[in-house]
Amino acid sequence: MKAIKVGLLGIGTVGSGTFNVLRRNQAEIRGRAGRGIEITMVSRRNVALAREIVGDAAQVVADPREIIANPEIDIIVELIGGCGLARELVLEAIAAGKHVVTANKALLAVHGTEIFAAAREKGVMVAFEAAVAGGIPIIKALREGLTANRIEWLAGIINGTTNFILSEMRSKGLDFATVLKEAQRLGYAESDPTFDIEGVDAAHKATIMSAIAFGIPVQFDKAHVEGISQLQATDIKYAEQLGYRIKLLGIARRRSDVAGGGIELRVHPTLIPTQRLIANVEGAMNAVVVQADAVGTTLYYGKGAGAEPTASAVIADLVDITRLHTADPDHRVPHLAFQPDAMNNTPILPMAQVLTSFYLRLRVADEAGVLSRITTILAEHDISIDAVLQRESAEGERQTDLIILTHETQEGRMNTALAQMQALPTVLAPIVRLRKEELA
Ligand SMILES: NC(=O)C1=CN([C@@H]2O[C@H](COP(=O)(O)OP(=O)(O)OC[C@H]3O[C@@H](n4cnc5c(N)ncnc54)[C@H](O)[C@@H]3O)[C@@H](O)[C@H]2O)C=CC1
Ligand SMILES: N[C@@H](CC=O)C(=O)O
Ligand code: NA
Repeated sequence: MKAIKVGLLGIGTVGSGTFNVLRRNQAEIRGRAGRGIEITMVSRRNVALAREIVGDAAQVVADPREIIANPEIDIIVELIGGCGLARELVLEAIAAGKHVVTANKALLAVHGTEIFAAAREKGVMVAFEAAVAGGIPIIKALREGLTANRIEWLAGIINGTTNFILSEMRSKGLDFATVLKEAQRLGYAESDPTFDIEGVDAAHKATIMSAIAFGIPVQFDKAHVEGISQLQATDIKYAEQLGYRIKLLGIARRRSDVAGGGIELRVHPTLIPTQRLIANVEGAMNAVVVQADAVGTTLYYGKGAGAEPTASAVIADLVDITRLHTADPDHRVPHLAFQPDAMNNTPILPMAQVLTSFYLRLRVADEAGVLSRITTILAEHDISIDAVLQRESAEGERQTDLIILTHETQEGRMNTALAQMQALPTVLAPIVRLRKEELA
């Protein structure tokens, strides 16, 4: 059978990885897909650079629309990134009746509803395994492997760049800027690395997973997004002393205790008990824990960024499409796991309604009665304390750090208590508040 023909829009880190792996493993891939998969056209603004990668194995063009317009091309792989041009090209490819593979989580988290609807209308597939946790087949797992389950929650280290930064800072004492440069050199970071550092990339991925896990539309605009730029080395150190490690987590959780139900969707630095497997995921590695009713807890671990790990996911999608493209569209796995008429509108909850436990660090005057005034405020708001660590002040020092771990409470309640604690004259600096999850 004739090889299926693929056009690559954008050939940078992931594009060149895809080209190389597809060529290196072509015999095995053909054996699995039932026919060859060939990248026959590639587009990059800098044509000479693209030609350096593909040689004369594929036609290189500057304009990606030339590829979409070519009737010979069966599948478009979008690896340009961003939400502007990429959205236009993906919609044009769909309109031209082509299947699409994309690694672009920003695009799907923001414009997924529009793109999936257009694809359904045209009867084409949009596959996006590479968009979440790179090479880890988490989309496959959530959409197919766990299809029997009611998923309760998932939590993941889903940004390689920030996990790399946190790991290198903790284990080697390197500074933030140096490690970020290295992450960029290794091809982990987004073209705008603030997306990584400020938690936006992780929120894109958490948004996509929440939609698949709970059958809700992608709603990036409702996600709570907090990154690691404000995280201080002092808190990483205190967390360690208390038996916790700080990771940037993407969390999506079903809540049945609120009227009508709700979904928590949030990304923030999180204290995790050091003994959890996920607390020990280091470097650019990603991991996602999924809690589901029938199977219990499952953990997915692997490389979440980089050329070939991400290429592995792109090519898996190409094989899926090659196997399925002649099937009746109704027999394909729905984009978001649920059939369109079985999706629901369970609301994403505001942060004030989120249930979590907290780590608080207060810079306080080292004098009698300070601790009791703080614990009284927490008690008045029904917030129970799990542990307290008071650093001994050095000789002559008149202030000290007070670290408090709380049990689970509503974030809104903690906000009120924090405002009262902050107003105490004995609290000398802005209180540091981090969230803590047991993940058990
Ligand atoms: N780098 C990684 O580890 C991962 C990246 N991704 C996603 O994959 C996508 C691609 O990422 P990278 O390969 O890292 O980016 P990159 O910046 O290395 O590659 C993008 C390529 O697109 C080309 N391009 C930009 N505008 C173009 C245009 N108008 N016409 C033709 N070519 C154009 C650029 O020249 C570049 O070669 C992004 O959506 C990213 O979020 C997803 C998972 C992992
Ligand atoms: N910038 C991303 C790349 C993969 O999605 C990351 O660091 O994880
Ligand atoms: Na993946």
